[in-house]
Amino acid sequence: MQLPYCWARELLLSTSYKGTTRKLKKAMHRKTRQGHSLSSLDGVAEFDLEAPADDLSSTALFILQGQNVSARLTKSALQLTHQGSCCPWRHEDLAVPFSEIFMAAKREGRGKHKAAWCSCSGPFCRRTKPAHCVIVHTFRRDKRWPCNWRPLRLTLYAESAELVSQWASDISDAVRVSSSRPQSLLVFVNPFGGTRRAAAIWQTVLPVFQLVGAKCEVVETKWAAHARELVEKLSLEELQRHDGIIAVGGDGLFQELLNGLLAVRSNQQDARSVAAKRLRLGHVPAGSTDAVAYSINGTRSAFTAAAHIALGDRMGLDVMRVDSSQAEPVFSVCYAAYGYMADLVQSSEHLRWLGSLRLGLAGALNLLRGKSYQAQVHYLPSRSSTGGKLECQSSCAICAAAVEHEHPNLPDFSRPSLSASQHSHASQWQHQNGQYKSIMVIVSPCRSDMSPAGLSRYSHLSDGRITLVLVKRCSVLQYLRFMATIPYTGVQAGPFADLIHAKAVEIIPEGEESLWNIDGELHTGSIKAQERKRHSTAIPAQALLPAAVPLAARVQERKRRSPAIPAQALLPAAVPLQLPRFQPLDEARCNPS
Ligand SMILES: Nc1ncnc2c1ncn2[C@@H]1O[C@H](COP(=O)(O)OP(=O)(O)OP(=O)(O)O)[C@@H](O)[C@H]1O
Repeated sequence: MQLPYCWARELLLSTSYKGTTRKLKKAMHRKTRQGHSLSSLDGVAEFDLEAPADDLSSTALFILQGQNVSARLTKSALQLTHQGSCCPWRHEDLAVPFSEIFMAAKREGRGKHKAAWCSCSGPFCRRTKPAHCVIVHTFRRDKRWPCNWRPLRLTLYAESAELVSQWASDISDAVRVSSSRPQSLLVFVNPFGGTRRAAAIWQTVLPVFQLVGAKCEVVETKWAAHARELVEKLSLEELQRHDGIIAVGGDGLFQELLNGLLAVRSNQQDARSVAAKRLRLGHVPAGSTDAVAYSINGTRSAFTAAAHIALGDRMGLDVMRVDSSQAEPVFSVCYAAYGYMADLVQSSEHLRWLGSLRLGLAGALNLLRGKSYQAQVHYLPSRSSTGGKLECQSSCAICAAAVEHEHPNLPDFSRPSLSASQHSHASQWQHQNGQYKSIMVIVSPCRSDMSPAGLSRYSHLSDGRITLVLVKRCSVLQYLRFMATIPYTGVQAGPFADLIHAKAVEIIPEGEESLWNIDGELHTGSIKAQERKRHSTAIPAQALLPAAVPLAARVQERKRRSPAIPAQALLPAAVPLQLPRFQPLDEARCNPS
């Protein structure tokens, strides 16, 4: 039976640490076939051994935080088990999956200097710190909020330099084999997003990418829409060279990158469209709301987002295409809102001098105005009944099932959304006409600090459905109650609020019109939106538009399954996305020392 070379190495290392190297070497020689022998402690690449298949790992003893631990490499994780301790309390054993390790490196001590070391804070409990160690860079999950990750460095001390060197190498090999990680990233930093800390935030997460050996090309945006322009102008060679594009900023920057990339992808005549399909998108939050990163990662932590990207996590996001008669199509992953939510943003622009108070004041003024708008609403209901009251979480079964049932005949993003009368399923469209205080077309949960449960609590990142929220004309008090519950429960159906799962929507304003607020940006015009499932990693999209003229909203949503770079994240597309395949990292990158 042929076994991975690490089996033999581990066995040898383990025994060498325990001082029985010679005996074990003899045993190993007996077990190797004729003509094969162990050349050195760290040299042999392959053995044919007669050993049981489940006996793939062996152990070595290290000192971790002053405590003896037995380390063991299994097929998928580094297991650390505490041995006898002088401490009255028990230390927790650890199993660190290889997919969660950024890098393992050795650090060899020089000379005979060994620092004294107090192992458990007791006055009489002191031991000498060994000179050599293996440093394992990984992360730990917050106990109260497991979505939130924090960097963790495990330092495993040992007396033997050979042991340390071998374990660093074995862990690095296992990490390299167990996951595919981005090697080259194009990073856009918006220095004006949020509290203008994007550049500083990027510096704090840069070490994460350095640990996994990803090369980062960083561009600071100079003006609004700069990022989109640059993405649209990327050459074929640049698109092929990078594995993903990262937004370090807010939702606006992410949406710019999404729209730029989809513009390239949707141009089938352009040779670059194929190269653009393999690119993934990621979002490191550094804006005011960061709903994209929050919805994908469950937290606004920049480290968590960067770690997801660096570790090669991937997920699919729905993208909505919004077409209007007066503007270019807009792709969005969050929401499009008409009526109250757009009026609020519009009137708050005049109150910018009030700072963060402006939204609250503008919201109150618009509430008291109590305006509602006449509109025709057409929608194609989603036939999928999955979901119910299940929130989208990691390894979401709803999203996984939706990806499996992908419909191949749905339109892609390269074609404009169809109106209700032109649609191939025209007979299935439903129609409503009335006075609406607010209309929202929501693609993803849209979680944020203001609404941790999500604007649409039971929307999913990748289920291929749009949630249409129709809030009919109601009293100020009723609307206030509706709005007040959103931070805790998200939008909820009620006597004057309908929640409809749809695949395509068309909204045509009549009479006096409001604007459309698409992902925080105001638009005017008519919109139509359609949904399309795709198989790729997560990238959501949405679109919308404002009005002033009859509005017809058309949202085209697609699911794709693409690798999560981002941690989030990634990217959407106008056509089926293909998963990018990352090459294994160079050994030199894993072992910079
Ligand atoms: N150098 C720049 N100067 C001015 N505006 C810029 C610059 N770079 C980008 N922008 C624009 O700033 C807008 C807002 O940026 P961003 O979304 O990053 O932050 P935010 O609006 O504070 O966060 P959020 O969208 O999460 O609320 C973007 O739409 C982008 O077009």
